[in-house]
Amino acid sequence: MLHIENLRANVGDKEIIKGLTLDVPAGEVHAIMGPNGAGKSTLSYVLTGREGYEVTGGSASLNGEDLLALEANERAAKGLFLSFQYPLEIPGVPALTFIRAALNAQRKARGEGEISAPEFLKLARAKAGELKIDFEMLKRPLNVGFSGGEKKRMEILQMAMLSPRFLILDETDSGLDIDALKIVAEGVNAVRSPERSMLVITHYQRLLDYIKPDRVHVLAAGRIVASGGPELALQLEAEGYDKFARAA
Ligand SMILES: Nc1ncnc2c1ncn2[C@@H]1O[C@H](COP(=O)(O)OP(=O)(O)OP(=O)(O)O)[C@@H](O)[C@H]1O
Repeated sequence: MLHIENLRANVGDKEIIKGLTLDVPAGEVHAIMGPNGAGKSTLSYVLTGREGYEVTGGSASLNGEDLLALEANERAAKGLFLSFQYPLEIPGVPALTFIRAALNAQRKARGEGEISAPEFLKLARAKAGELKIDFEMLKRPLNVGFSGGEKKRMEILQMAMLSPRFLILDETDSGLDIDALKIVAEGVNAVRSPERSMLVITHYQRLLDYIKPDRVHVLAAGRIVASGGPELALQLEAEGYDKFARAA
């Protein structure tokens, strides 16, 4: 599904991704762990096409299609979704309006018709209920005045509504209390399927107790320096990144 080969990318003049290779087959959940500043968020921005992130070498494809040749909105329409580490506030735009616009833009790009208002509201109510989000909150401007945990839950609501094929969760667990963590993990697990893959960026093994990964990778100094099964996350928790950072 996702194939990244020897990827290199700069932010400004600084090279942050330094020859990164990673494969995430269809249906699998891979976790990425690594020290602060290693390039984890940068990787997610490069894959999703954020402005200011310049690819200088290598390749990245989703289902055989060159991701790097597409605009950010085209990548989203192909089913790529990023749950932000720091969700943006959008004053003046109610969350419901934002999600409906995003959903319709994706449907249009795929040649599908717009979702009707009643159908959209029914879907939004159902998904908000599953994620224990008060429906009234969706009438407020997106993320404005939301608590850290509410913002993260709102990201997962958007994910559930957009039904992407490849999900990147960038530290979705940060800021969540233990109950919210379980609810969010259930929301993520509910969309696991053989056709859908995920990259879960996290600092904490605890999240991986709830969202069980098929593989765990260590990203240090812009490259994947170690890969293993879920036991690697336990080892990192016990030993830290020193060994891996030195190897990088
Ligand atoms: N706009 C920018 N200008 C300059 N440097 C940047 C910019 N964005 C990111 N960086 C640098 O790139 C490096 C990688 O940052 P990134 O956010 O990808 O790390 P991370 O692995 O996600 O870290 P964390 O675990 O702390 O979230 C850092 O040294 C950071 O300061």
